[in-house]
Amino acid sequence: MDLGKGLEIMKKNLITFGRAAVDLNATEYNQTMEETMTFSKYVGGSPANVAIGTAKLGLNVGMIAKVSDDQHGNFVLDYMEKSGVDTRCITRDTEGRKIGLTFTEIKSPQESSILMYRDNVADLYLDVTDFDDEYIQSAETLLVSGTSLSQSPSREAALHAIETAKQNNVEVIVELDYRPYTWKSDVETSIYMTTAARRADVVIGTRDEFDVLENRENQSDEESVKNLFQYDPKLIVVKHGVKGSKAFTKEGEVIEGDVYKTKVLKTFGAGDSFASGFIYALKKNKSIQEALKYGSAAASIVVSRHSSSDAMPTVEDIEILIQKHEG
Ligand SMILES: Nc1ncnc2c1ncn2[C@@H]1O[C@H](COP(=O)(O)OP(=O)(O)O)[C@@H](O)[C@H]1O
Ligand SMILES: O=C(O)C[C@@H](O)[C@H](O)C(=O)COP(=O)(O)O
Repeated sequence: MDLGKGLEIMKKNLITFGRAAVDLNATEYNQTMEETMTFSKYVGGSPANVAIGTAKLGLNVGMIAKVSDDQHGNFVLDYMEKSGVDTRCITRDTEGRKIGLTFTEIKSPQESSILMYRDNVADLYLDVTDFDDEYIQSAETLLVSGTSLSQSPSREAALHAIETAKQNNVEVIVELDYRPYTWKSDVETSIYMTTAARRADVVIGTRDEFDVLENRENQSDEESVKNLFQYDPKLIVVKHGVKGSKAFTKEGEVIEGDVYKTKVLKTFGAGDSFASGFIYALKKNKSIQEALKYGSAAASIVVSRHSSSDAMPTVEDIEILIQKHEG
């Protein structure tokens, strides 16, 4: 990709890599998808949500993605630009492929689910030629979403982005972000998730996602991290939903993250907001314990609101919540 002569590449705190898409969130609660007639539109896609979340917290953020060349692509680009995300490496699909759509149903505060429409989506056609290695070299941290590994050519582009980052001392975060749609088999998923996670400096995922990575059920956190710590990761975060989270360091530290209870509207969006708060705090040189608090507070705020992107909190929102609990 030609970034343009004379176009200054600013140092980014974070570049996220993967899908930018559209969420259609039910505006009728305690109903099934079949019964739901109205939805609100938001930008979605886990790495897009993290880009928006961290930009809202004040980090200098860019994204590498591919969107449809239509009104939905315009909507996503426009919203991300307004959120302060650098979109110069978000390209348009020239073959008429569409953006991913995620419909969500909100059945109860404990039970929400998502229904993804992702056949032949533009984001999985992100290609190595769509971005410049220099863009990655200019960042402190690259966050790659596991879903971008699910199909070629996005798979090769993601692996190339990781290797480019590694060769240039750019920190790599792999967010496992497992979405069964588009993966063909458990073995395939495990192979590519493992390949990426072994090269990462930081791995973030839910307990279930680590089981998917290992293609084994009922692994303990300790077993999962022991396997990955034989490779590049220095920090691994295992998320346990309402039970909180655990961070493990290569040196053997285990730090537990609590949950800030709230009036939950829906459960999705927790992971992306958690990642945003956690990454922001690490970038501000806070301790891992503090970073878990920032992640947890951000997630608590987002699960009490309607979207996963527009609902992302400010630093002030997060710090007020933490202080309220500590006070
Ligand atoms: N119902 C909830 N109330 C408050 N915080 C929550 C809730 N669910 C999750 N969280 C916070 O968000 C983090 C990530 O949530 P989790 O559900 O594990 O991730 P994901 O959304 O990726 O599946 C948890 O570790 C916790 O701190
Ligand atoms: O990632 C997607 O494509 C869908 C998201 O935008 C959606 O809001 C969601 O599922 C959030 O995921 P979570 O933060 O892992 O709960």
